[in-house]
Amino acid sequence: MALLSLQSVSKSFGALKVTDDVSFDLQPGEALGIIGPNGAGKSTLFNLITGNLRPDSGQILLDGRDVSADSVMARCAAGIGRSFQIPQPFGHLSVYENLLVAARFGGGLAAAEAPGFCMDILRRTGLAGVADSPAGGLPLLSRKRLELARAMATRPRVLLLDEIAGGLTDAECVELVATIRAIHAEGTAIVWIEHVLHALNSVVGRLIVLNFGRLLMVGDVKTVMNSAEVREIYLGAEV
Ligand SMILES: Nc1ncnc2c1ncn2[C@@H]1O[C@H](COP(=O)(O)OP(=O)(O)OP(=O)(O)O)[C@@H](O)[C@H]1O
Repeated sequence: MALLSLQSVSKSFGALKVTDDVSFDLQPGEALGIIGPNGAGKSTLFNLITGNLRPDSGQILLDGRDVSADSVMARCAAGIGRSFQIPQPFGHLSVYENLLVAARFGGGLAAAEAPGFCMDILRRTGLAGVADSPAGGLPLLSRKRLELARAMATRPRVLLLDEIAGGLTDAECVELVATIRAIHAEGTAIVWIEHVLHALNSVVGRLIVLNFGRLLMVGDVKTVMNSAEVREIYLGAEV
């Protein structure tokens, strides 16, 4: 059975159909990439999966159970974790405190377990050195790492990453990819929206292409990247 399944999901904002009859399955432990031009509806798809938005029609299943009407909290508790394209930490709390909030309220960890669990995530995401720093003052790489760490602290089985590599230098990107690969290697399923294709394609096995809210293509990375239609619509002729 698929871990996550979208079945004919649609969403409009007024007259604008942003998600148009989208269906796909994510298998347990799979890493799936989502690409598409700006405004194609990628982040909206994440908001529909997490419950920040409700679909106008269609179903979202987790472990075969329809979660379309469940709250954000309930879906998080059921195993859907996400990072935001624009980092959204509690700026006045420390990095460590941000993780504690995620672990206690998102991950459901008991007060006695949460500190050790969060310390481990701080180490794994390279944030141990800034654990006591206010999250609001972090530089970009650390903010990206914190987005990832906060999502990890909710103990997801499906980790949704929204443009986590955007704006990083090549060296920073390599570090972040190594962390994401390690998370995936431990069995966490990943759906990753990303414009930095070399980073994305070094982790995922399959790609989904969205265009004007519609699912244009699904396939293995090589097939999608070699598709003339995808190159024309999204990548540009010379890529
Ligand atoms: N809450 C909203 N109300 C009205 N329109 C919205 C809302 N959220 C998104 N949109 C519009 O829906 C379309 C898709 O937005 P979305 O953020 O999902 O695209 P995206 O593929 O993630 O883009 P990008 O790659 O630039 O992040 C855009 O035209 C956007 O302006």
